[in-house]
Parts: sequence; C-alpha cells; structure tokens
Amino acid sequence: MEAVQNRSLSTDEQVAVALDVPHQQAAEAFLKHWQGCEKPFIKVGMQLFYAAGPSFVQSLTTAGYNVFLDVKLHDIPNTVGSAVRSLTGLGVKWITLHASGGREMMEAAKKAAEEAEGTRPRLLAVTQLTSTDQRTLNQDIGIPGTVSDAALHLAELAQQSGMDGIVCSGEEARVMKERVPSLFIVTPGIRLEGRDSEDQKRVMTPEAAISEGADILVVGRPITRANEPLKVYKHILQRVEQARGNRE
Ligand SMILES: O=C(O)c1cc(=O)[nH]c(=O)n1[C@@H]1O[C@H](COP(=O)(O)O)[C@@H](O)[C@H]1O
Repeated sequence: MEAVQNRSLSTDEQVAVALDVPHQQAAEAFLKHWQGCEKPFIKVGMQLFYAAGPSFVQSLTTAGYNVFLDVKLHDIPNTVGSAVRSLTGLGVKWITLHASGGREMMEAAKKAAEEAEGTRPRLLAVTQLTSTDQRTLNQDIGIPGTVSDAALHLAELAQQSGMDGIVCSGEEARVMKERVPSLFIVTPGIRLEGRDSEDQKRVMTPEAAISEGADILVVGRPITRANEPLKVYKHILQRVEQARGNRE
C-alpha cells in the first residue's frame, strides 16, 4: 500500500525547473514568466537556499509551489536526521541527500521524514552526479569500476535504506528501472540538441531520458538562461509527454 502510494506522481511533477539563481529577487522575477499559467514544479538548490533561506522556501510552498529542495545532505546520521527534521516544517515535497553517506545516514533521514507533521517529504538519494565521468570517479575520487556500477550499487543501498527515489543520469535510468523498480528515477543533465553540456558529463535529451525510464526530469540552464523560459519549458514538457506516451 505504502509503495503504491509512493509511486504516484502528479502530472505537474514531470519536469522540475532548477531555480539556480543568485537571490530571492531573481527567483521572483524568473517565476513571473509563469504569470497566468499553472505554477511550475520547482527545484530550489544550494545556491538559492543559502542566499534566500528557509523563510523564502516556506513562502513558496505557502504560495502553492511544489518545491523540490535539493540540499544534497551528507553528514553523520544524527546531523542529517536533525537537518531533515528542521526542513520538514517548510512544506517541501522532495529533499535530496547523497546515497554515499551510507545506510545509517539514510535511515536517520527516513525516520525524521516519517515523523514530520504535515507534508511528509519524499527522500531522493543522489547516486553518482551527472558531472561525474569515468576519470572523475576512478582517478579523482579513487573509486574503481564503472560509473554505472557505482551508481547502481548506491541505488540498491538507497532502496534497502527506505529511500523514495534516486537521482541518476539518463545513462543509468534503464538499469535502475530494472533493479530498483520501487524507486522514483529523477534525472538531471538534460540538454536539447545542439546545446552545450557545460559542466555536465552524462547528458541526454528529454525524450531519450524518458524512454530510458526516468520519471522526473530536472532542467536548469536550458530554461533559466533561455530568452523565453516559459516557451522552452512548455516545449520540453510537450516532448516529455509525447515520450511518456510512446513508452506506455
Ligand atoms: O540533485 C540534483 O538535482 C542534481 C544531481 C546531479 O547528479 N546532477 C545535477 O545536475 N543535479 C542538479 O540538477 C540541475 C541541473 O542543472 P542544469 O545543468 O543547468 O540543467 C542543477 O541544479 C544540479 O544541481
């Protein structure tokens, strides 16, 4: 029962717009592009959260935004559990943490999320960042093996630790869907054809990521840096819906 409930996504949770802007004013100005339209599903990451603070996030959820709080927690279990407890009052529906923090850390986060009064946030465990390539993993971080295997190992740990979903690149989405089917698959590193991948190393187009098995796409710069953000957002949403239709 719990698993079925956890698996239901609303139609407005297909594309999370990463509000990677420097401050509250910039975020408010950006969101004005949606004036008169349905509110977008938004991701508040470290840049905006550290600049604008919890009260701004609270004001977004109070205004009716579905907020995905991407703070990528990674610390000792007690600290992460306490951080989740602090964040549950903000009304956000999703919170990220790093699966590499380990089982006890994720279980502490889960316990805190379950004790939340009001909205019980879903916890998403980041496996391997989309900016990580083979060289970063093996030579810089010193983890042997392939990026996909390392991501899969962490996804299985996330599943065993009671997480609601994982964050992975489109390149791993298919194997994740097979190996951790009860988890939401959230995929950043989305780029439209011909667009620079910037610091991202494992990128995919929206339809490729959906056909590989992603449930939610996270899109930042392709929308935030567009001259007409709403137009690009709608274009991506349309491509996602079409790809989802083809998948089903
Ligand atoms: O957890 C995330 O959202 C995340 C995980 C990951 O592996 N890669 C990744 O890019 N992200 C986030 O997704 C967004 C991608 O932004 P763009 O590259 O501008 O589309 C950023 O806000 C990142 O912080």
